[in-house]
Amino acid sequence: MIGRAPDSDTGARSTGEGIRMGRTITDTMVRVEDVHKSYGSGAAAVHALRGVSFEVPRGELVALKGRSGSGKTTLLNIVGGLDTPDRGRVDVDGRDLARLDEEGLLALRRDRVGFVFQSFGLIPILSAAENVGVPLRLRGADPREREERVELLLALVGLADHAAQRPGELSGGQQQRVAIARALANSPSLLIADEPTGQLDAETGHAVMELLRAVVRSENVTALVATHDTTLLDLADRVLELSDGQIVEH
Ligand SMILES: Nc1ncnc2c1ncn2[C@@H]1O[C@H](COP(=O)(O)OP(=O)(O)OP(=O)(O)O)[C@@H](O)[C@H]1O
Repeated sequence: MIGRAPDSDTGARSTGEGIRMGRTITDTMVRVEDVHKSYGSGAAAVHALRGVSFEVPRGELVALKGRSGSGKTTLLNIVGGLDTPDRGRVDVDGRDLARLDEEGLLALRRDRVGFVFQSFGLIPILSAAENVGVPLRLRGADPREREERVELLLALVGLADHAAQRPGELSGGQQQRVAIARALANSPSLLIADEPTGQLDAETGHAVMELLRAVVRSENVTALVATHDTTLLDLADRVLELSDGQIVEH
C-alpha cells in the first residue's frame, strides 16, 4: 500500500479495524438498506431502485451486474454520494450519508471515494501526471508530496514512462489506467467504477480489470464495480445482480 491521506474530518489516519476518534470501524465498507429511487412522478415515474439492500465487506471487490437500465449507475451514484435516495439508508465507511451536509458529502467524495467512469473523464489538455495530481491539488496537498505520490501511482498502474503524455496521446487502456491512478490519488477507502471497460476491447478490458483486482489488494481499498464484463465477474470476491431495480442474486 502506498500511503493514505489524512482523514479529512477527524485528522486521524486510517488504522484498519478498531475505534478511531470515537467512530467504530466495522468490517463493512458499504451498507445499503432498503434504498428506493424514482425519476419523474405520477404515471411517468421510473422506479430505478426498488428496495435494494446489500453490504460490501471491507477489502473486497464486489461486481454489480445487470442489464442496461437495471439501475446500476443510479445505485453507484447514491453509494458515492453523487445522488440521494428517496428512501432507505446508505452507510459508507461507517458514515450515514443522510447525516452529511453538502460539505460533508463533498469531503467524502474528495477524500474517501475514488470514481472511475466508462468514459475515463480525463482532462485533455493536462498530461497523465497532471491528471493524476488533480485530486491532490483539490485537497491542497503540498507540491512535493503531490509529485511523489503521482510518480508512485503512475508506476503502480504501469505508466511510469508515460507521465508527460496527454490523454489523446494514450491508448484507451492507458487512459483508463490514468483514471484509476487518479481515483487512488487521495487514498480512498472505496473505489466506485461504472463500466470501467465499457469502451475497451476484450483484451485491454481484461488487463484493466486485473489491474483493479491488484490495486484492491495492494492498496487495501474496497471496490464496487458495475460491469457486463464476465472477466471481472470471475475476478470479483462476490457478484450482485440487479434486475429491474432489485437485487436478485448475491
Ligand atoms: N436522470 C434520469 N431521469 C429519468 N430517468 C432516469 C434518469 N437516470 C436513469 N433513469 C432511468 O432509471 C433506470 C435505471 O437507469 P441506470 O442508468 O441506473 O441503469 P444502468 O443499469 O446503469 O444502465 P446502463 O447499463 O445502460 O448504464 C432506467 O430506466 C433509466 O432510464
